[in-house]
Amino acid sequence: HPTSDLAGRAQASADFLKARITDAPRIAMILGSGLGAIGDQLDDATAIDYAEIPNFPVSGVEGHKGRLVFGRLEGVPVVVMQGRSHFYEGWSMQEVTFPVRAFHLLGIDHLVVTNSAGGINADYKPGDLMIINDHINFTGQNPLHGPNEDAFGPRFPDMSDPYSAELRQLLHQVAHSRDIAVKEGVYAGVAGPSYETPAEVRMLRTLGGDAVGMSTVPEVIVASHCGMKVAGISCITNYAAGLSDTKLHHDEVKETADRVRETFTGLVRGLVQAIAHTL
Ligand SMILES: Nc1nc2ncn(CCNC(CO)CO)c2c(=O)[nH]1
Repeated sequence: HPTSDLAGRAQASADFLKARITDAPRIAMILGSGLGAIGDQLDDATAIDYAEIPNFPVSGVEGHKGRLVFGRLEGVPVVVMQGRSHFYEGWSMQEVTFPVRAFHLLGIDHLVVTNSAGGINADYKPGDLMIINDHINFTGQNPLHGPNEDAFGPRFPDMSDPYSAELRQLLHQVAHSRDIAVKEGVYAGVAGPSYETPAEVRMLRTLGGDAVGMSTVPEVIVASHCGMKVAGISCITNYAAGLSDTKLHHDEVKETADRVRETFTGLVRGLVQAIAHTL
């Protein structure tokens, strides 16, 4: 049974949610800026604002709704986070990743993380979808900092396959069957909220980054810690600094996410169906 304060708070959130749902999902999805539409497409949906859930942080970023939606996607029970809190808003890494802990205590063992990201790889263009095969934690932080939460995982968790090779293969199969062009690459996570400078983009590219964003890394570290299988998809919403002569603006992020919403939704729907066949 959870012993630490964090584990106790996560248990309180999970108990609150268990009392509100019937179909306990095994798949959770975190939807990034402008990508939350799937949460409005669930059947038999139960929506719960983050503000109602004990201990849940509430995002204040445009393009993020701030609610959990339980329901069925392609007939599969899922829970969708419409909006996420971000480190750059001032939340601690422990607060940003708190929902993942609560999901673990709900019995969720598959996590689909999506985000909007800047393209670093010169072959990428706005509108591309990138299957994440690894990440670089350039936030300077670690959500597992501090005493280990033994109820969730080991002190020194393995990170050799943080974006499940099995789920990546499923994603490629789904993309192929639905004729969706996808890239596969490394997501570089930065702290934000300022976008990167051209020099930082060149550094991240030299380090092997293909896309850059201000989320995902913390959630995936915590998901790996508690043994979840993770799939990550980045929607490339703009060129990173220095790769085009336009200045970066959050409006462009949301506009591009809107433009690819249908394709993105099709990929995620197919992935959920494919995961369900493995359960
Ligand atoms: N160059 C660049 N392009 C991007 N497009 C989306 N994001 C992810 C960050 N999204 C923020 C602000 O748009 C909102 O969470 C980024 C980023 O971090 N860098």
